[in-house]
Amino acid sequence: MINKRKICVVITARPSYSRIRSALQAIEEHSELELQLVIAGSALLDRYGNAADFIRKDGFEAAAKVYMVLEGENPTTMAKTTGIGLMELTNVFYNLQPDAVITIADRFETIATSIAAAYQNIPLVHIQGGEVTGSIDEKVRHANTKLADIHLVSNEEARERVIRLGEDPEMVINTGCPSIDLASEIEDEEKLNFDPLEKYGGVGKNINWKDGYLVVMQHPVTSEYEKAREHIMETLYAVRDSGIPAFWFWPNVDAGSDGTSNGIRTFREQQNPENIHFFKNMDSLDFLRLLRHSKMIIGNSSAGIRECSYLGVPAIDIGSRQHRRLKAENVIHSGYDRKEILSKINELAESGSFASSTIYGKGDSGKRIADILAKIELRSHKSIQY
Ligand SMILES: CC(=O)N[C@H]1[C@@H](OP(=O)(O)OP(=O)(O)OC[C@H]2O[C@@H](n3ccc(=O)[nH]c3=O)[C@H](O)[C@@H]2O)O[C@H](CO)[C@@H](O)[C@@H]1O
Repeated sequence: MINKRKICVVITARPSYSRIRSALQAIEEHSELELQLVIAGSALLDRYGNAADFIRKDGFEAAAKVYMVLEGENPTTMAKTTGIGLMELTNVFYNLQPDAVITIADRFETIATSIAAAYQNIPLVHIQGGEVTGSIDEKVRHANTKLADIHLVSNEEARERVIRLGEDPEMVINTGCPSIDLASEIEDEEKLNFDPLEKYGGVGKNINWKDGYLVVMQHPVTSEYEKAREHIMETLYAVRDSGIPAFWFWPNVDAGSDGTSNGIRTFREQQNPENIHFFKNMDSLDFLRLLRHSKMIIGNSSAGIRECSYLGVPAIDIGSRQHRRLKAENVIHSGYDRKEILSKINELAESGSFASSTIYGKGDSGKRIADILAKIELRSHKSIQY
């Protein structure tokens, strides 16, 4: 009997699940690997769409769950949440004794996973390092890189940047982003095969989406969090004034999220917009299906830049959150001002879809990640090197 490598994957939020889902599948199916799944942070909370439910429905079982989100949605509670995560995840890793831990991308709390693994000399694998953006995610991403031993990045530019940060080139591999695997699964579907209103409920008017619709997802920017309410109001007015039916998604748990949610709720109650319907969360494949058949995505979600580049869906990227991220030609930028956003919506509404780009992967990342995890030398390299 072979000794399977125990790979512990920590999922702390909804977007991290869609960015690793195909790799989880491949790890589970791999004869030399054993998956230890840890679900933590906002992924366990109903207010943020309870990603844990979708994870369970997909057939993955959690080896541990960690409640760690402190109420407040401000910079202080982000730091404290990370602290709680560090205490808890340290114990989880101590008890599970994994051969390697995977930390995903850059959300603020992912640094807890990295510290808990690195201090205990457990080899740390970082997915999606080397990219550049705005928000606190930018700092956390590079800090995760420096704590990690193996870097599975999602594009060439990122691979070169991680090497420039001083990492061992042999341990930096461009696998592409697993979220593109999901996009490639649904790219050939000719029309939306579910009714979003029937399947997911949500709140707001019953919009007539069948002749074309927008998707909106705008998160607060942690470095501008006091302006979150003001920013979201501008987008709300622009989308309403466009008159195009829109599906609007709730923001994430970052500092400023209270302001964003408050803005959305106030606008909904006072303006009762005819053309907007609001959702908390969808299964990751359904979300991509919705994007694939939309006129465009608006906001600052990285989905506009990653999955939509592959799907060729036009994207209006608002503000500084995705600043400097590698982009394909489907993305145009806009400031926060409602008039500018509205004019960009009108411009893109006429553009139709773009050619598919593979800058973030070709749809085979999950399997490649599992194969690498089964073969690569696992040791806490840095502790040996220095
Ligand atoms: C500044 C920035 O970009 N920060 C990070 C943040 O992205 P970011 O905060 O932009 O991610 P979002 O919360 O917008 O979520 C995007 C992801 O969630 C999925 N989705 C969305 C709505 C839904 O109902 N169901 C669903 O599955 C999408 O397919 C997509 O893959 O977290 C990601 C995952 O750790 C990282 O890759 C990004 O680098």
